Amino acid sequence: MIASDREVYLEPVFERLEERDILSQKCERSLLIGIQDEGDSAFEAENHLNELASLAETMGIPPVHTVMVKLRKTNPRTLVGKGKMEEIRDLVHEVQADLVIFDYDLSPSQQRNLEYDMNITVIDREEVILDIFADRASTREAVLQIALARMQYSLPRLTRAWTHLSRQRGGAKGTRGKGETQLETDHRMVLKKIASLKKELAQVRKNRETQRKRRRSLPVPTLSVVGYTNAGKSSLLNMMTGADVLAEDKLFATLDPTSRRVHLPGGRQVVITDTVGFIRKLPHNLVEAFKSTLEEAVMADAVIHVIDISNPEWREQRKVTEDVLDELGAGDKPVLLVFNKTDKLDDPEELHHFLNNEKHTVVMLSAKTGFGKEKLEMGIQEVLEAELPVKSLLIPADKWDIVAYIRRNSVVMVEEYVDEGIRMEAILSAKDQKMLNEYIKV
Ligand SMILES: Nc1nc2c(ncn2[C@@H]2O[C@H](COP(=O)(O)OP(=O)(O)OP(=O)(O)O)[C@@H](O)[C@H]2O)c(=O)[nH]1
Ligand SMILES: [Mg+2]
Repeated sequence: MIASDREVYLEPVFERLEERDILSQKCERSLLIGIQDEGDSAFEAENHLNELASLAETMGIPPVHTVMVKLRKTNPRTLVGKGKMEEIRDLVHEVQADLVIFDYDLSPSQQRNLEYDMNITVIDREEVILDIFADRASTREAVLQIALARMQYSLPRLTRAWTHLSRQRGGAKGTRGKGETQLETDHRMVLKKIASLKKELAQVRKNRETQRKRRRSLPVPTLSVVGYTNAGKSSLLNMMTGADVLAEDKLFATLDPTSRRVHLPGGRQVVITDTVGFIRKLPHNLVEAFKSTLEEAVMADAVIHVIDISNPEWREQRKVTEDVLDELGAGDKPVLLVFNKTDKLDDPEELHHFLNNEKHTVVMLSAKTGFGKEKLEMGIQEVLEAELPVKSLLIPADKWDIVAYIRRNSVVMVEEYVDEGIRMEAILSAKDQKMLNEYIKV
């Protein structure tokens, strides 16, 4: 089913826009162009370039060389100045690169001009991320979402594919007419596909919504694990459950939310959902596309925000995550902050002085070694306790309907017969707390 979904939804894009499918071009050696914008420090620019290198690795086209360009003035035609462009062109030959990747959102015409001037395929960060997502999508919804994002990305770039083609076929002149009609046909085809993908997505989402409602009706608190890509979200879930969620030193290892039931030592049960990682400047098309997947994070009772504290950019990464959560309307959920990968720090003690100003509960963790696991479980209890407290109820013996209602709609921790009736300890939703107020003892 999945394999055929991939064929149906992703392959046609590749087939028609063969030139745009980097993976099928069998590129093997990328040359990375870092861009230091006016506002960026050299340190930041360097870290961003490192991130692009991880993205290129993840895509399977490792960098053979990197160049940092200080951008004082953008050249509208090719982004970088002519001299710089020529320098890069020479470098391509020198290091025998077969792909150039810019750490910048290139406009379709800049991309086209750069390719033309340097005679090599040029892509930008957004296309790298789209390719990684396309390669990893496994559920029908993810496949559809990415197909849609790719189509939207490709639409203004169709000309590029065909200029390319005509050049390969021995110059633009002879094939121009053909290219143009083909371009129009393609344009129409892509627009039609976009419309039909949107329709199918709406249907898939409706089904998922129904499933989620069913899940929501289970009276178990839910938490979602969010954070920057590669922070260790899946590792955290694996550590807590012994489950086998794919955790890899690759970006966007997880694309589809996976939920697991977890038993906490205090007797509580929770459902924890692993989600897709965030990244700075996540392509807008993809944010849109993944909104519904990310809504898992919004629907949860609380959020576990995992931060890779060993990454020099962790503060920026944390902010990116918080901003996306805000955008999704989940900014005011109760949060448990997890500072992960503490095993990679020389001196974990030095972190403690940050914690004083922290408004959220913070847990130090190493999902790798298991350090901090108990603290994490306690932290989850604490957050839930504040959000969904265990209430003690006393129900008169003749109110069986109330007892039955509580059993059905909440997690019952204790149920015992006492002289006055039935004593229960249960986790109640805010609505039920109000409704059952007269029976609540504490
Ligand atoms: N040293 C160390 N490595 C860790 C720790 N937690 C996770 N990792 C490694 O970091 C990498 C990423 O871990 P994942 O759990 O896949 O990260 P993720 O946040 O789920 O990433 P995406 O799904 O790609 O967004 C893997 O290579 C893990 O083995 C940790 O506490 N210490
Ligand atoms: Mg993951």
